[in-house]
Amino acid sequence: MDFDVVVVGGGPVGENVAGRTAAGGLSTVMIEAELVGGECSYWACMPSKALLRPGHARAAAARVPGVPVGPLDVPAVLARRTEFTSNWDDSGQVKWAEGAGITVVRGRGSVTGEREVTVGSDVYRARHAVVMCTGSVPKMPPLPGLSSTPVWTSREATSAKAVPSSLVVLGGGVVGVEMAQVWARLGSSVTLVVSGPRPLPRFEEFVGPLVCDGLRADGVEVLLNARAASVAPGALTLEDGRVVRGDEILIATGRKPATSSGEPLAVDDTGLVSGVDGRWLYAAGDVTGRIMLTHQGKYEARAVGSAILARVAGEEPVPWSAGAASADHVAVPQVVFTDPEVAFVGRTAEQARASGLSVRGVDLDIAVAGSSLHADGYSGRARMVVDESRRTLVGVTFVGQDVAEMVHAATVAIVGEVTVDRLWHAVPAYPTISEVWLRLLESYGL
Ligand SMILES: Cc1cc2nc3c(=O)[nH]c(=O)nc-3n(C[C@H](O)[C@H](O)[C@H](O)COP(=O)(O)OP(=O)(O)OC[C@H]3O[C@@H](n4cnc5c(N)ncnc54)[C@H](O)[C@@H]3O)c2cc1C
Ligand SMILES: NC(=O)c1ccc[n+]([C@@H]2O[C@H](COP(=O)([O-])OP(=O)(O)OC[C@H]3O[C@@H](n4cnc5c(N)ncnc54)[C@H](O)[C@@H]3O)[C@@H](O)[C@H]2O)c1
Repeated sequence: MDFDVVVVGGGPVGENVAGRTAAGGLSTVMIEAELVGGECSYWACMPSKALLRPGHARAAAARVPGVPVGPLDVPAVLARRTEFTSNWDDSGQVKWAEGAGITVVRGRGSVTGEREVTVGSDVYRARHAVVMCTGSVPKMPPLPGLSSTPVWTSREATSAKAVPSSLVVLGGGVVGVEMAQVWARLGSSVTLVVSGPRPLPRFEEFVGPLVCDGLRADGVEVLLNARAASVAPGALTLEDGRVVRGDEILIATGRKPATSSGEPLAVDDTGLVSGVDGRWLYAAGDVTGRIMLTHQGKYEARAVGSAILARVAGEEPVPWSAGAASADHVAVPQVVFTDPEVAFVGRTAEQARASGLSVRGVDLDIAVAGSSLHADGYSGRARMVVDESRRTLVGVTFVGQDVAEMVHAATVAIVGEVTVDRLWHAVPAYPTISEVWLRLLESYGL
């Protein structure tokens, strides 16, 4: 069967590539091995955030006097999560894809030749492009006992139908901290095992300790500098001999690209896979190993779709055009949906210095009228990282209750290369938490 474009993997990234090429008039087939909508819709972003939100709403209510607060209704919380996954049924997304003019094929696709993908005994040939959007899978550590121990991965942690009475979480990354808080707030006795001195090591150094405080306030036992030595059913043994017990053990030690080797498909900013002649093989999203986030993968998908359409029309995408994912290098936002939330975009002060920039970081507690009205005893922290030679922002971090929505202003400032002198004229509404922007600029010297 011949199509203009063959997309392998129907997660959020594959859907966005296919949507864009189909909308541009190219016949497009999307091949999906499991559920159209991918990890994000059924076992990652959507169920995890649905599980976190009720606990955050309850905690927010408890921080303002006069609002009656009761315990979480666990069956209702789990039911709302299940609703957000459409009970792990993808018919709604298939309907969307078909309505968008995409041909949906179920099965596992493999590239079997130039411009050729095989699914079972069917062969799909692409006139213009094959786009790999196969996502990622959990990266399991080389832990003695793991192959014979039934453990949770993020799939079980986001789809569980009951609260385990105790849970051990191995790994202090984003999955680890979010899932530790979910299950602790739903009543599980949770131990988070972090190999380093703080969780979330890729963020500014003050982020991990603040999230740790939030988890401990929810009763999570956080073990730092704790290295796992082996695992057995219900027990994780640490290198120092301590044994951490739990009804379930969640392994949250990262993800690797879903390729046969586990290695990423290296791409340029238009999504072309490096080292393949003929400019027909593209990739986007988690499988590229660039940035494992849905929004950035979808941005790469829009770039790939646009690049394919441009090349069909005989044009070559340039940086910062619709056909190039240029922001991947400088302005990737991420929110960790714990309480306190972490909202970050760009580069940390350390990353900026390592990339050769002369930067100054401005740090502040989030203590403005808006934050004090938002919650009694509001506590939060902000850092703005300024490129001293250009007087533009290169990174911003907020930690605190309900800071997630503040990150987009920072993203706009970084992508727009707005100088701090001009940013001074972006006046935050009173009394909002955004007033911390004014205080950051004042502390910088304006
Ligand atoms: C617990 C958890 C929470 C997360 N929360 C967030 C969040 O809040 N925000 C955020 O931005 N990111 C979050 N992420 C990351 C996010 O889920 C991924 O970045 C995103 O799903 C990547 O999209 P993708 O389309 O590249 O891959 P996937 O969503 O993994 O989709 C890939 C699809 O390809 C299919 N596939 C694989 N191989 C083949 C093949 N050979 N043939 C056919 N089909 C194939 C798979 O079945 C799958 O449906 C979270 C991740 C986890 C694990
Ligand atoms: N809110 C969000 O944006 C969100 C939420 C969840 C996941 N995600 C994304 O999904 C991807 C996967 O998340 P993740 O948390 O699994 O990966 P991660 O890479 O963010 O974190 C994994 C952590 O496990 C640690 N680790 C590795 N091996 C270990 C071992 N043997 N023992 C103990 N610790 C070990 C690492 O040091 C790291 O801190 C990430 O790219 C993440 O950004 C995003």
